[in-house]
Amino acid sequence: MSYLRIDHVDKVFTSGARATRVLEAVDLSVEKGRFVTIIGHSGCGKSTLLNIVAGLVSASAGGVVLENRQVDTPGPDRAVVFQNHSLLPWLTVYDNVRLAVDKVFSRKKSRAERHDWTMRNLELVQMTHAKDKRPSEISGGMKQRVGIARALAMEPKVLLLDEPFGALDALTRAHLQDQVMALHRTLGNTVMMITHDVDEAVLLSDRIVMMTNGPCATIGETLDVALPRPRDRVTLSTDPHYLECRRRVLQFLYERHHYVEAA
Ligand SMILES: Nc1ncnc2c1ncn2[C@@H]1O[C@H](COP(=O)(O)OP(=O)(O)OP(=O)(O)O)[C@@H](O)[C@H]1O
Repeated sequence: MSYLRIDHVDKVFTSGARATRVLEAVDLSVEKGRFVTIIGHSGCGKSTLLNIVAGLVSASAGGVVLENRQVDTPGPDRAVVFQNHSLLPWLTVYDNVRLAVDKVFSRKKSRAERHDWTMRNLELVQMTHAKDKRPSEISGGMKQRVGIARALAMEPKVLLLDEPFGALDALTRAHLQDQVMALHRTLGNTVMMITHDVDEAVLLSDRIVMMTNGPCATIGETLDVALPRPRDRVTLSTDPHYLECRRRVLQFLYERHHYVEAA
């Protein structure tokens, strides 16, 4: 039985008399605790799909079911981390996370428990040292870590990551990928992540979902990545299964569904 199910989702955007069908008949089942990445060329509809799961955009047809319940509005059971860190600039790192904790747990946890829980989540991403800083005083990688802490602090059933490392330099990106893998190992969250990066997809995923080009984009192929965890990027760089997964995704993206610039 699937934990998260995207059920025959269509999305049509209309602007005046013009309608564009961005997504068509997207079906996907994700089991609990799995790490799924969605990869596809720019503009194919990945963010639209993630936003439909988040409840931020409504599907034109079909729907999303999480633990047997249809979800069509945003909720703390689906926390989103965006590429451009969406921290509130006037609040400290601590208060950015605490705000989410207060929102979700105001009735369930005491003040002291909410404080402890905020600190616990900052510890998970190794950000307690900067808890009193404001977003403008920390690096891009640190902002993303706080964004991840804020999302995790809501104890979401599904963590939705929309290119969370897209704006970071390669080394920071690698470091954060390792941290996200470690968190996933410790917490066992169900994760749906968008990426453009083939290596990132293979390294992090249990399953890679490859989308065809739009308009009318859909899932062209899925690939299960059966590499044991924990995964080490250096060891994997010569692993035959890793290389085969990488080749399959590259082939899909660059031979079968190569990018066509929109007119
Ligand atoms: N609110 C909207 N109104 C009209 N068209 C939209 C809207 N949001 C997205 N689109 C269009 O839908 C298509 C898919 O956009 P989306 O952002 O989901 O793609 P993407 O695969 O996430 O792209 P990228 O990888 O570049 O972020 C694009 O053609 C985009 O212009």
